[in-house]
Order: sequence, then structure tokens, then C-alpha cells
Amino acid sequence: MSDKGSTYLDKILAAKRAELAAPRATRSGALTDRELLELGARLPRPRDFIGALREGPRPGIIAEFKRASPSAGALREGADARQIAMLYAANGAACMSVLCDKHFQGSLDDLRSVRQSVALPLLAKDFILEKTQIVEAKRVGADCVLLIVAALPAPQLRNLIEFAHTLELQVLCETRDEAEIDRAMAAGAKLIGVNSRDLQTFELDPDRAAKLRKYVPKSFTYVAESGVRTIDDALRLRDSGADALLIGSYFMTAEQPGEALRELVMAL
Ligand SMILES: O=P(O)(O)OC[C@@H](O)[C@@H](O)c1c[nH]c2ccccc12
Repeated sequence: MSDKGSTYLDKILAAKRAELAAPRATRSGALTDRELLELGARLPRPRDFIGALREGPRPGIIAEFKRASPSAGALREGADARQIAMLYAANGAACMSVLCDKHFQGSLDDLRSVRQSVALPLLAKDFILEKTQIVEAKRVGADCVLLIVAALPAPQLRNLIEFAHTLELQVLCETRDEAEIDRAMAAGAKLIGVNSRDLQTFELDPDRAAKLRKYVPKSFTYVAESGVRTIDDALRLRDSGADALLIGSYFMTAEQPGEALRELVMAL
């Protein structure tokens, strides 16, 4: 835990708010809600992220590109997002997640370059607080955006989910307990993730995603996020009924990320 009682998540969100408050070079920075909607609606139609998870073998793998994390430090320093994306696409990923936040050494440019090299449905993994970020994610080629329940008051969560859905983007709504799952479902989420890593402390509770599975009805798509460190971990999550697994560090630290993915997919 960090000093003065503020958590990792608080710090990342404070940095994100400061970034959003600064004058922006991008076109969507100073637009009204209506203009944002019009701009976003003109962008190319996203791919079906949830469909890709549900149609293939279960659980579908969302393979993540992540160069570093605040808790682990460097995972694969200087890694090329396109190169990793092509390995993921060739070795059985259903979808891909791209870390776009600078605390993870990522950016929207990574997502843009991945979009240009693979056809996989893509998740923009970022700390989204406002609509401009959703439009920017769609602009660089996202098909799905992450919204973290712990970072958003209920009305804002509902509002952002609705906005994304209007732009035909899908939303992965990230939760960490039963109350947040209820909030996600009430806000209109269809794709619900449980993160086994606590974003406040970055501590891992490897059983969390399995334990919380029972609170999400089968009509939703359930993603177990984080903490897969072995093939056995993935098998355990599969057996708990997860529809999809979101896995980053395991692949990013593997000597051969493509081989590691293929081996895991074959074991499931
Ligand atoms: O590297 P892992 O333990 O496989 O975790 C991947 C993913 O779940 C994790 O990167 C993540 C889940 N939710 C987030 C929110 C923000 C940043 C990162 C994340």
C-alpha cells in the first residue's frame, strides 16, 4: 500500500483526472455530449467482442498486452504490441486486451497499431472516467471498453455504459465483490468481470473470480480477470464456470508468448 493512505487506484485515477483536465490535442477534447455522440457514431462499426468469447471453445481467452504494471514492474520491457498481437491471433486467443494507461507503459497508440495488424476483437484497457475517452478508444479501433465499478459513481457508470452501447461498443464492467456485481448488472452491463487482483492494494486473491461466479446469472458473460500463473489456475477457473479468462502477465513474461498461449488453450 502506498503512503498517506491513498491507494494505487486512487493515484492512477488522480493522474487520469489531471490528464483529462489538461488542454488536449485530440479532436474530441472540447465537444458537447451531442457532438461526441455524433463523432463516435461516424466511426467504423466495432467487432462483436462478446460473440467471439461465446462462440468459440469455453472459456475463451482474452490475451492481454501489458509491458509493465505498478505492482510487478517491467513484464516485457519495450515489447512491440503488433508483434505480440500477431502471436496471440495465431495461437488461439478469442480476443485481445491492450493496456492503454501510462502506469502500465501503454498508450492508445498501442491499440491503434494492434488494430492495424490483427482482426481479433480488442478491449481498450484503460481507466475511463468520461465519454471523450470512449470516443477516443473507438477511434483507435477498440471494440470493447473497460469500465471499473470501483472508479465510477452509479449514475456515471450507467451513463457511460449507455453511451458506449449507443456507439455499438461493448463494455467489460469490472467488479470485485457481490455488491459491485449488483451495481454492474443494474447499470446495464452484459459482460461482467471479476478481478482477482484488488486495484487498491494490487494484492491477489486467486479464488475470488471462482467464488463470485454464482452471483452472476448465465445470461451474462462472465470474465475471470487476473492471477492466472499456471495452467492449473486456468483449469480451476474453467471448472468454476467462467465464460472467459483475461490473462496478461503469464503470457507477457513467457519466453515464447505464442507457445504459452497455445499450450494453455490446448489444455482447456
Ligand atoms: O496480468 P494478469 O494477472 O493476468 O492480469 C490481467 C488483467 O486482468 C489485469 O491487467 C487487469 C485487470 N483489470 C485491470 C484494470 C486496470 C489495469 C489492469 C487490469
